[in-house]
Amino acid sequence: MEVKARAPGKIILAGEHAVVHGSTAVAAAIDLYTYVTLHLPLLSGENNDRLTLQLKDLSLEFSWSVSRLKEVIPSVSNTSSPSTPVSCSSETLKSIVVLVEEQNIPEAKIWLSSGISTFLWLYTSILGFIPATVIITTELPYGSGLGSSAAFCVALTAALIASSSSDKTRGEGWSSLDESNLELLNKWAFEGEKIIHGKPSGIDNTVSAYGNMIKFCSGEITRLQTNMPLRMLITNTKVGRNTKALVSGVSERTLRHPEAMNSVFNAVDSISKEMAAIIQTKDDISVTEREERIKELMEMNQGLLESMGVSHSSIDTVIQTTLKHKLTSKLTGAGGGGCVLTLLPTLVSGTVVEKVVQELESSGFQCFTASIGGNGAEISF
Ligand SMILES: Nc1ncnc2c1ncn2[C@@H]1O[C@H](COP(=O)(O)OP(=O)(O)O)[C@@H](O)[C@H]1O
Ligand SMILES: C[C@@](O)(CCOP(=O)(O)O)CC(=O)O
Ligand SMILES: [Mg+2]
Repeated sequence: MEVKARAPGKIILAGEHAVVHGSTAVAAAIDLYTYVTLHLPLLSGENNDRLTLQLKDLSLEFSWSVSRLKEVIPSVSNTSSPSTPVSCSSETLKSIVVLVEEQNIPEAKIWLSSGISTFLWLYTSILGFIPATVIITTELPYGSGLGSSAAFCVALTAALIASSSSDKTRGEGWSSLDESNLELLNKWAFEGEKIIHGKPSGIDNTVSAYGNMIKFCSGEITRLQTNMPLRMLITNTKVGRNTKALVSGVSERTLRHPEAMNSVFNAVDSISKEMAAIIQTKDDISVTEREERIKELMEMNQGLLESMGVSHSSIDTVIQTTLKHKLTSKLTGAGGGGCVLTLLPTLVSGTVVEKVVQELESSGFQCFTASIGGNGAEISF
């Protein structure tokens, strides 16, 4: 039996990091996806009683015998059930890490370890110890602020949940999951994100699961309705970074300067709320006026992200390059490198965009546009 699932990456328009500390943030799904194909053998012995994970884009394969998994992760089946997501205990994670280390991941790809641990945790928690082959491909750059970790957790969980559902109506193309399965997969994906991020806010897995554009605060989701065309240029600085380290850096700064940092988080909260209101407004304000306000809010948000210590010289270079053409940019996601968003107002000419892209790419960055606010997780049989 074969099940396919896909889940989108995201951009954060306002509020990253502060959202981990209870502020509001605004995020949108983008049309770049992570795809998961789950192949469950119908006949025992068909795939050697092994659980195999293939990361196709990286030409990597990891494989465990089911008996080895049972031997090392004995507690999983006693502590959780597929319908009640729980956190991976530090004891279970330690056992899983042993299984990941046995795979001898190439040193240059060691950053994959947390993703592979998450795979083993989600797989064994939801499907138990059954053999399968799981194939993963992605259109998202890894560790760049576009939510590859969340898209991975959401797509994987969607495939796992879909495979155990009784309703496997064969249809044409992609279809969404029902509300209760979406809620369940979002909770599991959040548990997966915890293994990768340490302390995620939940915004990335939520926007990847539900799609659209959302306002998010302490787990509460508001879907944003807009008729405003919103175009963003995405620039990948290609400077590698890791969300877990950046998020914990902000927490440490918050411990050192609680009052100052709380003021920063409050300011970000106001920025995100205002951004959501402008995006949704039905008032008689011209698109140009709305874009001017969004521009200013992005600029203010970037300043506050700098004060949290999560910007980077490569991000500054993108900001300065785009500013020469009167375009405003801010980092998106965890920062420290990764991707930068540049607002492309409706009236900006194609020639200006071409020039900016050329300048950014000549600095070694990679630019692209993506459609904003599309579908969330989907499955296909
Ligand atoms: N397709 C994938 N396969 C395996 N692991 C993945 C995949 N996508 C993401 N990951 C895991 O997520 C990590 C990147 O997550 P993170 O640092 O949060 O950055 P981002 O979510 O912005 O891409 C990777 O180091 C890896 O462990
Ligand atoms: C920094 C943060 O706000 C977003 C992280 O996004 P990403 O992993 O960099 O795509 C963390 C979070 O909200 O969990
Ligand atoms: Mg992430």
